[in-house]
Amino acid sequence: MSDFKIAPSILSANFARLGEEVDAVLAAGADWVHFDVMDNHYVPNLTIGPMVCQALRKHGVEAPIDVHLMVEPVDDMIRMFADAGATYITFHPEASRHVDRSLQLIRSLGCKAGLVFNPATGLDAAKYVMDKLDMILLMSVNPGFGGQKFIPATLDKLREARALIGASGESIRLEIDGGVTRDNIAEIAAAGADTFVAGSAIFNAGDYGEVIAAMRKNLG
Ligand SMILES: O=C(CO)[C@H](O)[C@H](O)COP(=O)(O)O
Repeated sequence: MSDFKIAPSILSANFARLGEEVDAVLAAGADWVHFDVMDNHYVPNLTIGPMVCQALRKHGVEAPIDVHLMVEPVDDMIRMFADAGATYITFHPEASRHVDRSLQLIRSLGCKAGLVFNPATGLDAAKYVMDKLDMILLMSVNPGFGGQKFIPATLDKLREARALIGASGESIRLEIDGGVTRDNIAEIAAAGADTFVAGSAIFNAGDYGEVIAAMRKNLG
């Protein structure tokens, strides 16, 4: 049985009303909150940090918070986000000098660990740490901005990642991030994804519930 998760990226939310936006999207049927952390160093944009994650927890958000670190280096941010209430913490392998150690750090702090792969980056860094992964996140756009178009070559990469997960025997979620819409979500799921980040497709719509319901319907 499929266990699909929809994780709206708050990068596209109205930051002036972030607590209300997160409440609204969860009430509209979202499963997780996807939290994009950008440092203007690893990526050419600057967003939000652990204080905002902690503020969402204090606001009463109980849903999983899926923290995607687009920062370099990663270990200090891992500690801060674990303290701030993150559920998943994912990072890009090229942003950590010791990937295995950073993954262990995440789990030792009680969070679930994941690696993120940019569109042009191969999956090699995952191969020998499959037992330390709870999630593999494939970027289907170049990281840094919302509202970009899905890169079609990611479909083959999803199939490759799904085969890698299957061969490992581990229970690892396969998440996709970038350009996900109600129109392409079924094709993305057919290629192997089970967790879907969508920012602009949800937050730019007037009715969050209608978009999320359409995504679920198209997932079948
Ligand atoms: O990580 C990201 C960008 O680095 C965003 O999560 C992603 O691009 C989602 O936005 P959209 O659904 O609008 O493409």
